[in-house]
Amino acid sequence: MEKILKGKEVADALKQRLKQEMEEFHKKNITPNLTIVIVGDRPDSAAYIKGAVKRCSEIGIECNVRELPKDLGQDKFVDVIQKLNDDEKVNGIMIMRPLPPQISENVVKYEIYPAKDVDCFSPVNLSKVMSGEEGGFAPCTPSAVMEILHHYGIDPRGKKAVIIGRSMVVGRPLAMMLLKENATITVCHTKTLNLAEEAGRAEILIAAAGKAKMVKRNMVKEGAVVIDVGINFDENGRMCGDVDFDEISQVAGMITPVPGGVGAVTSTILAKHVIDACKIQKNL
Ligand SMILES: NC(=O)C1=CN([C@@H]2O[C@H](COP(=O)(O)OP(=O)(O)OC[C@H]3O[C@@H](n4cnc5c(N)ncnc54)[C@H](OP(=O)(O)O)[C@@H]3O)[C@@H](O)[C@H]2O)C=CC1
Ligand SMILES: Nc1nc(=O)c2c([nH]1)NC[C@@H]1CN(c3ccc(C(=O)N[C@@H](CCC(=O)O)C(=O)O)cc3)C=[N+]21
Repeated sequence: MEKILKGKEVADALKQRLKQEMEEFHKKNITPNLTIVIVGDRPDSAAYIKGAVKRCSEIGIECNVRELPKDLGQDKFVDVIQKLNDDEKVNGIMIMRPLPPQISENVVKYEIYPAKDVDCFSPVNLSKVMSGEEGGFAPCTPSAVMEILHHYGIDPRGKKAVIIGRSMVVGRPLAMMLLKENATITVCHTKTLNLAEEAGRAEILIAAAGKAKMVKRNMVKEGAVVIDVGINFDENGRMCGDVDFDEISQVAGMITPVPGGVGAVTSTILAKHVIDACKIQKNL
């Protein structure tokens, strides 16, 4: 059995399916549009945007990036979102997280139209993830993790799954999605008392803490499936995950690398959501 879970392979398979779906749009002269809104800058967001722009152009989706100054006020930010909501040319809106402190996610999340909300900012989409209802947009990163598990035939049913991280982009929604597929879930965070003990019980371990190479040998059960969501940059500016790959690949049953893992699938799922949003909006 394959030990390295190759995100690129999963992303390429999905990309081929999306290209076929795009033929329907070409016949009708429709080009789906994604608009990414980013306030300020961060290296992980820059890497994501680069990946998303590339993926969209390969598939034939138009992708605009709105870079806003890091001191932008909340009212001005809400104006930008409302204009994008009303702009017929825009099918999908993605707001990069985290937002700067002067802009409250708890205000903005009510503004974005659920039908354009391709990365699950809106409570309408989030509630569907919570209840397991079909039809909304789940956040792209946990969807990418599920896509990798499905692609490699890993069934979460009855498995002990441990997630390190409880953010709204990754940890919390992923817990709900794994729960829907009948895993038994533990969610760890900075106040977890014995992380090594909790993580060490996992048959499926997901690292989404944003701490370079924090997952060490003493935290992983022999044979576990290890999914590394982290995107960090080491002292030489090289991308690395939350998992110490050299150490953990010796003990894990299966493992995703960084780069070449979850990230590539995340941007392809984003493209899928834009196509789905466009279909709904155009009644296709
Ligand atoms: N590959 C991909 O497609 C994507 C990658 N990412 C990457 O995933 C990582 C996480 O992103 P995000 O969720 O936005 O990050 P956040 O900073 O929002 O959340 C990090 C979470 O990890 C927990 N955490 C941090 N350090 C530790 C620790 N030492 N022990 C236990 N728990 C810890 C925090 O706990 P607490 O709540 O207590 O603070 C928090 O819940 C980042 O590297 C990001 O770049 C994100 C999205 C997509
Ligand atoms: N609302 C919101 N949603 C997010 O999903 C989100 C976010 N905000 N803020 C920032 C983090 C970080 N993140 C990355 C995803 C892919 C790459 C990435 O590098 N992808 C490469 C491939 C990397 C690889 O090979 O593993 C690509 O798409 O080609 C990086 C970072 C998403 N995030």
